[in-house]
Amino acid sequence: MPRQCDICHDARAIVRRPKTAQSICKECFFHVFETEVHNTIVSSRLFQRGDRVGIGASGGKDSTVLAYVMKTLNERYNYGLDLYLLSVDEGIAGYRDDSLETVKRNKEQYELPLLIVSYEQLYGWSMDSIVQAVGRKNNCTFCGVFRRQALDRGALMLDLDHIVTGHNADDVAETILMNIFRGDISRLGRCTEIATTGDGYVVRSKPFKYAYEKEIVMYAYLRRLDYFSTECTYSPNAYRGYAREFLKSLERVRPSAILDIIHSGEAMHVAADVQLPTLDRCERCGYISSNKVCKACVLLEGLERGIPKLGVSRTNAKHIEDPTANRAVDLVHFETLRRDALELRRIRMENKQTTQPEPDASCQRSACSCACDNAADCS
Ligand SMILES: Nc1ncnc2c1ncn2[C@@H]1O[C@H](COP(=O)(O)OP(=O)(O)OP(=O)(O)O)[C@@H](O)[C@H]1O
Repeated sequence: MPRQCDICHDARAIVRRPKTAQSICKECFFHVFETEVHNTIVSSRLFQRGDRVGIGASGGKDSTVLAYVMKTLNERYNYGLDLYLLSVDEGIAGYRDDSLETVKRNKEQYELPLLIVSYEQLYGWSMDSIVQAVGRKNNCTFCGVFRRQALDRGALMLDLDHIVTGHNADDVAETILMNIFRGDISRLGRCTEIATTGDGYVVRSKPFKYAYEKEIVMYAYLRRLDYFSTECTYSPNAYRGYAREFLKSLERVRPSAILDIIHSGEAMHVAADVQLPTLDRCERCGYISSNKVCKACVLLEGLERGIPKLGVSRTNAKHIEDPTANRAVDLVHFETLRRDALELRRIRMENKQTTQPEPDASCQRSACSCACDNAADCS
C-alpha cells in the first residue's frame, strides 16, 4: 500500500526529505520548502519594505528556484519588494549563452525585469578570450573575481538595495570546510553570514542558506521549472571539488552533516586580538579591497601586459605597476556608478511623487494602494 504523507496524512507521499527524513506529498513539500525560506528571510530580517532586490540569475537550478520562490513569497506575504533579475554574461560560448536564453524565458514567465551585464562590456575580456590567454588551469580565479564585481556593478546600474543569490546549504557547508582546511579565518567569518555588505553599497544575501541542494533540485523538478542544467565547459574549481566530495561522503552517513557544519561554522569566533585585513577602496576602480589595488584590477593588468599569472597567487599581486597608471581598459569607477545610481533614485522619487494618486479620505481598508500607501488590492 502506498505510504501516506507524514504531514497531512491524506495524500500519497512522494518525497523523502533529506533534512528531516519525513516522507511527504508534493503539496506539503512545496509548503514546507517555501515556509522554511520565508522563516529564514523573516528571522534574519533580510529585507525592508520598498527594497529593490536583484536576483542573481544564472539560469541554473538554484537561481531559477530562487527567482520563483522570491516572487511567490513576495506576493504571498506582501513583502513589498521590487524584484529584478540580474545576470552576468561571462562570455562562455555553448554554456552561458544557452543558460541566458533560459533566464530570458524566466523573465517572461515570472514577469520580472532583466539586466544582463557582460565581462566583455565591463572588462574588455570574455571568459573565452581569458582562457585562450591563461589556459584552463586558473581560469576559475578570473571568473569568480570578475563575477562578484560584475554583480555589484550591475546592482548599481539598477540602483538595487540588495542582491540575493542561490547559494544553498551545501555551498555554504563546502565553503566553511574549504576555509577551515586553508586556515582562512577572515573568510571563514564572512562565509557563515547570511548577509554581507559586498561592495559597501549593496547588501548581498543567501535566502537558501539552510536549503539543501537535493531539495532545491526536487522543487525545480516537481514545479516543472524551466532551468538550464549543463555544467560549465571550463575546468571546475578543483579545491571546491575536494570539499564537495568530502561533504557528500559525510552526508551519506549522516544527512544532517550539512546543517551541522553550518551551525558549527556560525558558532566559531575569531579571537578579539587576531588582526584581520582591513577593507578599503581600490585606488583604480573604487571597488572594496583589502589591498591598494583590487584583485580584479590586478588580474586585468596581468591580462593586458601579457603576464596572466599576475594576481593569481597572492605574492604575484605585489608586482603590479603604478596603481594609478592608465590601462587599455579602464573600469568605470565605482563612485561614478554610485553617483549615477543616486541620481536615478532621485528621479524615480520625483516621478513617484508627481504620479501619486490623491489620498482617498473614504478608504477604510487596512491593505490599501491609494495614497495612504498601505499595500495592494484597495478597490
Ligand atoms: N552568471 C551569473 N549571473 C548572475 N548570477 C550568477 C551567475 N553565476 C552565479 N550566479 C549567482 O551565484 C549563485 C551561485 O552560483 P554557482 O556558480 O555556485 O552556481 P550554482 O550552484 O550552479 O547555481 P545555479 O544553479 O543558480 O547556477 C547562483 O545561484 C546565482 O544566484
